[in-house]
Amino acid sequence: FKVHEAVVANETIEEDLLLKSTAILDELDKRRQEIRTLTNSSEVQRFMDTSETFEQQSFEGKHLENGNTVSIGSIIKNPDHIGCAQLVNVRSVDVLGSGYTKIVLQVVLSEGHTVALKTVYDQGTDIRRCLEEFNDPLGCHKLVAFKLKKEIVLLQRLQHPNIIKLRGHCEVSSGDITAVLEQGQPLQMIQLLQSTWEERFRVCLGLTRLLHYLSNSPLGSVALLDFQPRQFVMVDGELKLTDLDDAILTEPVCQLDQDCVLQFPLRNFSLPCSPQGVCEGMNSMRNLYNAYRYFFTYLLPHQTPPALKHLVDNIMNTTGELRSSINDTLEAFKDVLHLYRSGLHLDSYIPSLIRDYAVMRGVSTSGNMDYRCWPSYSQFGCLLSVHSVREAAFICNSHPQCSSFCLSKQRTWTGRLLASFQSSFSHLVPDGNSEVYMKKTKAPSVDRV
Ligand SMILES: Nc1ncnc2c1ncn2[C@@H]1O[C@H](COP(=O)(O)OP(=O)(O)OP(=O)(O)O)[C@@H](O)[C@H]1O
Repeated sequence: FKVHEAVVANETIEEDLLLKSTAILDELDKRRQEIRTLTNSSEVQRFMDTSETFEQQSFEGKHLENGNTVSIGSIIKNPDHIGCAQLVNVRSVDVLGSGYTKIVLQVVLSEGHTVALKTVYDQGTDIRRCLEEFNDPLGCHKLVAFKLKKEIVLLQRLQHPNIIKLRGHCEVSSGDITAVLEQGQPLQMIQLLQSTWEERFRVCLGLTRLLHYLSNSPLGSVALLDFQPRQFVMVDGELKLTDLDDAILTEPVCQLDQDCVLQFPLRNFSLPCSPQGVCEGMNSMRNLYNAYRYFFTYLLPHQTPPALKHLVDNIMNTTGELRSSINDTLEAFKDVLHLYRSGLHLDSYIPSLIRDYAVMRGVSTSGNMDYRCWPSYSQFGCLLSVHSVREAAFICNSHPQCSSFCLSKQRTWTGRLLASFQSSFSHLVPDGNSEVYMKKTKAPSVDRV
């Protein structure tokens, strides 16, 4: 308890949620206590059921809205919720990652699904520091488990395509708690830097959509105090937030404008103090500038399609100076996406380019002499996304090695076609989903005497 009080005092955790979460956890403890003291087995079962449902609903956040009053009879259990029972016979496959507070394991559930289990990291820095200070193993474990509980409550309430999905949780009487999450891949910035502009744009767009949601979430305006790439994972090319224990849910209070200064290592920004005494919009501004300095700067400008460059430059300038709100930034991103998808930015490509190529439909190439280009969707050849045959022809013309390209029906996330470019191939094979475009060779000139 001493440990709990000391650290909570130091945490910038949103007070209201914390109090309500604590009340829920106290209630759960009370119920467990009641279960332990009961002897009649049917009574025990009844309490077990109501306790489980209570837990279920508390993590759906219903108690938070109803001021902790529960009408247990009216609660419907989520059938997809993964609880302690489903975690009995799991096979741990790998450690996916760990941080100061938590460790994440990849496990296979008995029915074969793979999920990520997030739990307290006993060898982590948080526990180590707490033990050094208080030498109270149980108290320290409880304290760190509390952070994970906060994260679970937030994951229940904040649902968005760019927030990791909470599949369930399991809490045992010792206070140990495990979150069951959809599995992602830890974000590898180096790998992302090597990916195509389209993939990098997707990450920045996803992040902007997430920040737009957080600025006006069901819990208010949420700021991510610890905003770094390692707080995110990738799921099928989409960026998802996984670490929420450092989120705050209220804007800072103020008396003067000077109280509303956003401080970053290289820059400060001032906001006005509202008549209500809050630094309005500060959470959203903090998130946006962090998105700019940790993500946009590295991922967005590099290799932007030339016709979109002015729009992307504008996003970089306005976010880097915090001159536009998250709403305007999202609109700017949507404009870029629209142009990129529609191919309108390619109007300058000459239609006659295609006439340089002979088309063969219903075939693909085999025995290719591939060449590598950068950034390619495949590391073994030159696989790029194109809006149309015209763009593919333009690209092939600009690569000295290119003599043909093959278009399949495969599309990228924006709906663009995947085209593979070759310097030569040995033969054509039937393929209903593909067409091959070969550069027409110029007729050799005949010398006349
Ligand atoms: N669902 C997931 N799928 C795959 N990996 C994950 C998942 N969730 C988290 N991870 C990985 O586990 C690491 C630790 O998780 P998390 O960030 O929640 O712990 P933490 O102790 O709060 O970290 P930090 O000290 O950075 O705040 C993450 O950096 C991430 O790489």
